[in-house]
Amino acid sequence: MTVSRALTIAGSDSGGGAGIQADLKTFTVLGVYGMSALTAITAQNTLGVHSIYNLPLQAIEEQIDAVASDIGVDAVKTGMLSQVPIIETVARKIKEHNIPNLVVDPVMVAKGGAKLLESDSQHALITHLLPLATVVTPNLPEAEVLTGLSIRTVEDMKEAAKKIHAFGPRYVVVKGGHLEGDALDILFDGETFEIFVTDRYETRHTHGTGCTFSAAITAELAKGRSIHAAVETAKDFITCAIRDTLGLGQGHGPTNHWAYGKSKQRV
Ligand SMILES: Nc1ncnc2c1ncn2[C@@H]1O[C@H](COP(=O)(O)OP(=O)(O)O)[C@@H](O)[C@H]1O
Ligand SMILES: Cc1ncc(COP(=O)(O)OP(=O)(O)O)c(N)n1
Repeated sequence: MTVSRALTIAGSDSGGGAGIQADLKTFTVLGVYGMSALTAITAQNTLGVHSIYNLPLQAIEEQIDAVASDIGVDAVKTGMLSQVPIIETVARKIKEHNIPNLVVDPVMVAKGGAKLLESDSQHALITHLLPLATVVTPNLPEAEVLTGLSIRTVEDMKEAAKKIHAFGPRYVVVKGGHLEGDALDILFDGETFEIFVTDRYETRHTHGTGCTFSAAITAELAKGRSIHAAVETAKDFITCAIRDTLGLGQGHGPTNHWAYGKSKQRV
């Protein structure tokens, strides 16, 4: 039996809805063996981020070395990388281990408003990580920071995708979760745009949608799927996870990571 292996390099969300926890749940439901390298520990719940503890660079390096040198990695995703030295270390390790299929989720701000990327780190993300990325998955506020554009329409999203593509990733997915109307995302390969669209579900339980979506892309790339197939499955996964809400917590609750697997069992 061949098992596909995915590594998440990200922060821990004690509430379990975003970060490493969301990524590992998503990998498991999609049948991929999940591994993690923690960059930070957050004390977090559905009401917000209460504290952040960045881990020492050596601890981050050693986690990546440990899994890459022994178990092997078919795809990797990065999430919360809050400081310049962390971004530099992670980029160096990904190159050193020659890890294929890099998904960069350029996490900047949590739904409750907490800053997960320090302001001087934005440039490091662009210069060190985006050129290595197979795909980068900004939401609208992140795409605005990366491009300096104001994004209000689908045409603006396409313009942003072009500018981000110029930083070096092979593909760009601009997520439209923050736009009004249907939930619409755009995949750009440098030449053509592809649109993935679903109904928008009215719910406050959307904590960790971005992490879950990018983790699903990572899992599918780890299996050797095309980018088109990976984004299609990720869109299906996150739509099920938002639609079949768990109703946990008093604030922005987590999505339902089981929902996609259950929907497939019914078919
Ligand atoms: N209310 C919603 N209903 C359906 N899909 C949504 C909703 N909110 C976000 N999505 C989808 O979830 C995914 C993550 O998008 P987004 O919420 O913009 O990311 P982030 O968590 O990084 O802000 C995208 O595919 C987006 O279209
Ligand atoms: C530890 C950690 N990493 C990332 C996030 C942000 O996750 P995201 O999927 O963008 O979801 P929201 O926080 O915006 O709901 C996080 N909160 N914590």
